[in-house]
Amino acid sequence: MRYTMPYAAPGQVIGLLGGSFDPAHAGHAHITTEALKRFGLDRVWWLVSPGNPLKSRGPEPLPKRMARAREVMQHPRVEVTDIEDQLGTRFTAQTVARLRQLYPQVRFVWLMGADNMAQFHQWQDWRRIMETVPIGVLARPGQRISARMSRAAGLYAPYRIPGRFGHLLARAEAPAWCFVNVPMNDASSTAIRARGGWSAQTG
Ligand SMILES: Nc1ncnc2c1ncn2[C@@H]1O[C@H](COP(=O)(O)OP(=O)(O)OP(=O)(O)O)[C@@H](O)[C@H]1O
Ligand SMILES: O=C(O)c1ccc[n+]([C@@H]2O[C@H](COP(=O)([O-])O)[C@@H](O)[C@H]2O)c1
Repeated sequence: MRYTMPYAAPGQVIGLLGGSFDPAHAGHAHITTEALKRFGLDRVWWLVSPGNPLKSRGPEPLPKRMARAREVMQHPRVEVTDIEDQLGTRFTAQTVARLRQLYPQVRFVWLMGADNMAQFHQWQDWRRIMETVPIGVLARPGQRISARMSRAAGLYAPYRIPGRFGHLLARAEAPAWCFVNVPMNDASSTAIRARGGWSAQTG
């Protein structure tokens, strides 16, 4: 396979937003621009997943999801990528480890919505992820409390950076995480799929 991995300059801080993006929507674009502002990031890479390991339902084909993601997210500091497909990784701990090998001079920050923080302790090697990269968590409607009460939040409470100091996350040593209470957008892929149309569309 020919790799088409994105370029990153030495010393840059790249936020990684992983997701099924089935389909991408305004909520994803919104948290991405908020993360750029609030966490002191240079760039964000979207990692369009070959398939979430915790979801039994297979997503729409990757090229179709990539094409929609590129329509939804157009920003000079954001790149939509199929890195996990290229690397053959499905679990985030593996993806992060490979990226750190491939880009030793770059700093990575893992980004996620509050719903994923609430379930984070179910991810493979989640503590290794916590101990390896700083994590930025963005508010999502109905999920702020569950994220703050989550197992990961409890165990790593001493390593939480208050939201008003979010700009320090990019240069913090892991473990470090920060929840930011940004203005919320209630878009969701589940709701879009339920309205119909997305699965009927060809790539
Ligand atoms: N409206 C939103 N507000 C905050 N975070 C969001 C929002 N939508 C998605 N995210 C976050 O973006 C990442 C990728 O989300 P994903 O592709 O699963 O979209 P989704 O709308 O949650 O999909 P689904 O409804 O199929 O679970 C996750 O970290 C998720 O928490
Ligand atoms: O590594 C895991 O065990 C794991 C479990 C669930 C989700 N993830 C990742 O979390 C990101 C969000 O997934 P999703 O399907 O909720 O959009 C995406 O990058 C997934 O690969 C990762």
